[in-house]
Amino acid sequence: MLQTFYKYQGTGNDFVMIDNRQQTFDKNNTKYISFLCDRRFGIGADGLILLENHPDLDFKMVYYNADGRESTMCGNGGRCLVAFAQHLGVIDNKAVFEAIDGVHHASIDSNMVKLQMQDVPVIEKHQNHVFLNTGSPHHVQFEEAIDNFDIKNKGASIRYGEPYNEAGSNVNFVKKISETTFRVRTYERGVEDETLSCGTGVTAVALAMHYIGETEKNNITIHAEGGELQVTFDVENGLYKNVWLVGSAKFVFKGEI
Ligand SMILES: N[C@@H](CCC[C@H](N)C(=O)O)C(=O)O
Repeated sequence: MLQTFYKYQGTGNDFVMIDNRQQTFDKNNTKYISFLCDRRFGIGADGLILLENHPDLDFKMVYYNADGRESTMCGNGGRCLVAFAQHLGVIDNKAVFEAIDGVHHASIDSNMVKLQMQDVPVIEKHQNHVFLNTGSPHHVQFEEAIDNFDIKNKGASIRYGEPYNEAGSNVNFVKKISETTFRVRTYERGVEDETLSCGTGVTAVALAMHYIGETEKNNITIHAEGGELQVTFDVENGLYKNVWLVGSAKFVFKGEI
């Protein structure tokens, strides 16, 4: 039987979206999910997302990396799923949904989606990097030569190295442009390559830059390879809360496979 799918992208982080409200999708078929995400033999995407019914909220998000394995929160994927939910008529212009890291609030206005991320209570400052979890784990470090940098190989050596090992971390390389603006390139765990943008990653960078005193602002613009995102937040006694990720989320095409 053919599988209907929708392709969305949020600042170049691209996803296969499947309406699984009828629970017909085989969630344990890792090989099939990685095939759908394969850019040569399948549809091609950084991840696959199921939209499912939720007993109390607007919908539930189930996220898989391109390797076919279910993973932790995907910020850009969450923003794209809000656009998909609106397209399906599941929501109007506001959403409350459950993802693996908890409940998220969101709103959509044309192609712009605002997604509330979880509060971040702990940020670790190490000698050459910062580590924090914004729904997914993120290693953040400065790289001045960001344009001429081997993100794939350097990212992989950090992702598979100590202390992350097999469980891994996403890895973000950052260059400061100004007090309010940073450039970021991200190596994503589960894609095992650079992606054009990572929502939990740019969120991590904004909070990390504030935490280590690189900015005093709480409204940060991040230039990712695939476009621009905004991150806003409040800080109270070391707790980063009211964290919002804002950027475009667009339908690309629909098909059957
Ligand atoms: N692209 C994502 C992050 C997806 C999860 C990540 N690859 C992981 O497994 O930790 C985003 O936009 O946040």
